[in-house]
Amino acid sequence: MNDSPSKKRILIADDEPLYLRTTGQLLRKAGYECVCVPDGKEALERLHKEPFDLILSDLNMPGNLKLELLQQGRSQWPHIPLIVITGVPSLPTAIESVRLGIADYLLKPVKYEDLLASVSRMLSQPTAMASESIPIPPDAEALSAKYPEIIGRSEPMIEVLEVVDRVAHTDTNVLISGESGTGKEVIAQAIHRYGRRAQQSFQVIDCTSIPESLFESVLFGHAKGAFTGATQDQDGLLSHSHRGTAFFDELGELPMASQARLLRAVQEQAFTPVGKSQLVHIDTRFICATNRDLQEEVNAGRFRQDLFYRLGVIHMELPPLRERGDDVVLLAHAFLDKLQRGEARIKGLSDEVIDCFGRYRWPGNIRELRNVIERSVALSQTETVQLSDLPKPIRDAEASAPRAVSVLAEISREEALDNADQSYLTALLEKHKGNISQAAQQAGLSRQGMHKLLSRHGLSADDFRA
Ligand SMILES: Nc1ncnc2c1ncn2[C@@H]1O[C@H](COP(=O)(O)OP(=O)(O)OP(=O)(O)O)[C@@H](O)[C@H]1O
Repeated sequence: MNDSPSKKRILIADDEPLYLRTTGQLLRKAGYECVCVPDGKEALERLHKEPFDLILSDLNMPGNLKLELLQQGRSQWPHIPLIVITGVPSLPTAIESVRLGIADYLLKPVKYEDLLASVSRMLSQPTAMASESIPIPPDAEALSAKYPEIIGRSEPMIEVLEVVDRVAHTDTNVLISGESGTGKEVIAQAIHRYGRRAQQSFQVIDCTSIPESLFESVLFGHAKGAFTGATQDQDGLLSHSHRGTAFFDELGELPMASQARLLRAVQEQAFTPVGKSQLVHIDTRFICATNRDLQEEVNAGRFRQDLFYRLGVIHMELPPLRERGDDVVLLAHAFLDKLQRGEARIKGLSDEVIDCFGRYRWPGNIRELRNVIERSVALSQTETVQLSDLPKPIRDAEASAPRAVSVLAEISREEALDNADQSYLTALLEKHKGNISQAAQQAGLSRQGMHKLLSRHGLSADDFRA
C-alpha cells in the first residue's frame, strides 16, 4: 500500500463500530485512504478541517437524525459525492436523499463488491461544480409546463411530478406502482427523457411476455449452440440498455427463479450470456412498473424482498384516475385535441358528460378514458360530446350513482363488491372488445375462470365485440 498524495480520501460515518471498522479496512485494502467517524457531528468537523474525495454515510446515526450531515455536506461541499448506506430504507428519506443530490443509495447488508463498484464509479466521475448544488424545486405551474406530456394538475399528480423532477437527474432505481392504465410507462419515460441518459436507449422489457425458460436468454443473450435453435450469437435485451434505462413492465409477474437472476444483474451491473463464460458489464438504470402491491407479494413469499428493495429505492404510487379530481376533464380535452389531429370538429364535453366522468370509477383509468374519447370522436354528431355518445357502462354509472358514496353505504359489503366486480368486468370486456383471452390475462384469470365469472354476472362477451 502506498500513501502517495494522489490517494483518494474517503470519509466514512457510521455508528455501528464493527461495520465502520470493516468498511474502513476493506477500502484501505482497495487502495483508498479512509477516515472513520462514529456520527454526523464529527463527520462535519472533519470536513471543515480536511479535504475529502468521497463521503460514505449511514442514515440513522447520531448527528444525522434530521439528515444534518447529508444537508450540510451537500450544501457546503457539493463537489464531494456522497453515498448513503442504510439498513432502514424509507420513502421520505430516500426522496430527500435524491433531492439533495446523493450519488448512490445502498442497502445494508452491502456486498463488498457492490460497495467497491459504487465507490470506484463515484470517484471516476468528473467532479461536480459548486454551482450544481441542490436544485430548487419548481412550483406546480412550472412543473406542469416542464412535463407537458404528463397531463394533470391535481394535488396527487403534482406530487408525482415533484418526485419525477427530483429523481430524473439521478441514477437511482425507481419502482412505479399503480392500477392498470394510470400512466406508469408515461412516468418511466419522463424520468428517462429528462435525465442524463436521455440520449441513450429506453429498453422496455415486458415481464409477462418472456417465458420463464427463456428468461436468461432473452435478457442476457446467448452463444451460438448454447441450446437447440441457438443458431447464432445473440445479444440480450439488457445489453441494449447499456448506458440507458431498462424499463421492466409488470415486474410483479416475474417468477421466483427469474427474480434471482435479475437480482444478480441489478446488483452487479453485469451478467453472463447463456453458453458463455465471460461477464458482460453494463451501466444501466432500472425503472420498474407493477400493478400489484409488491410489499404484499413480498409478505406472501411470492416476491424477493432483496429485489424489491434494490429496485424500489424510490417507490412511487400513481393515483387512480378517480382520485385526480378535475384532471379527468383536462385529460379528456387533451385527447379530443390529439385524436382529431387539428380538425377540432368536436369542441368539448357537455355538462352532463363532465358530471358523469366525475362520478364514474374508471377501472381502466386513463387508457379507458382515452378509448371513450376515441369512440366519442367517431360517434358524436354534435359539437360537444353528449351522454348518448358514451358507452353503456359509463352512462349506467351516471343513472345509478347520483352520489356513489351514500348509495354504497346503503348496501351490504357483498353487494358493493359484486357491483364493483361487474363494473370492472364490463370495462375489461369493453377495452378488449370482447376478447376473453386478453381480458382473462389482464385480470390474472384462466379463460375458464373468466367465463365462470361472466356468467355469474350475466355478462356475455358477444355484446362487446364490434
Ligand atoms: N398523465 C398522463 N397524461 C397524458 N396521457 C397519459 C397520462 N397517463 C397516461 N396517459 C396515457 O394513458 C395510456 C396508458 O398509459 P400507460 O401505458 O403509461 O399506463 P400503465 O399504467 O403503464 O398501464 P399498464 O399497467 O396497463 O401497463 C397511454 O395512452 C398514455 O399515453
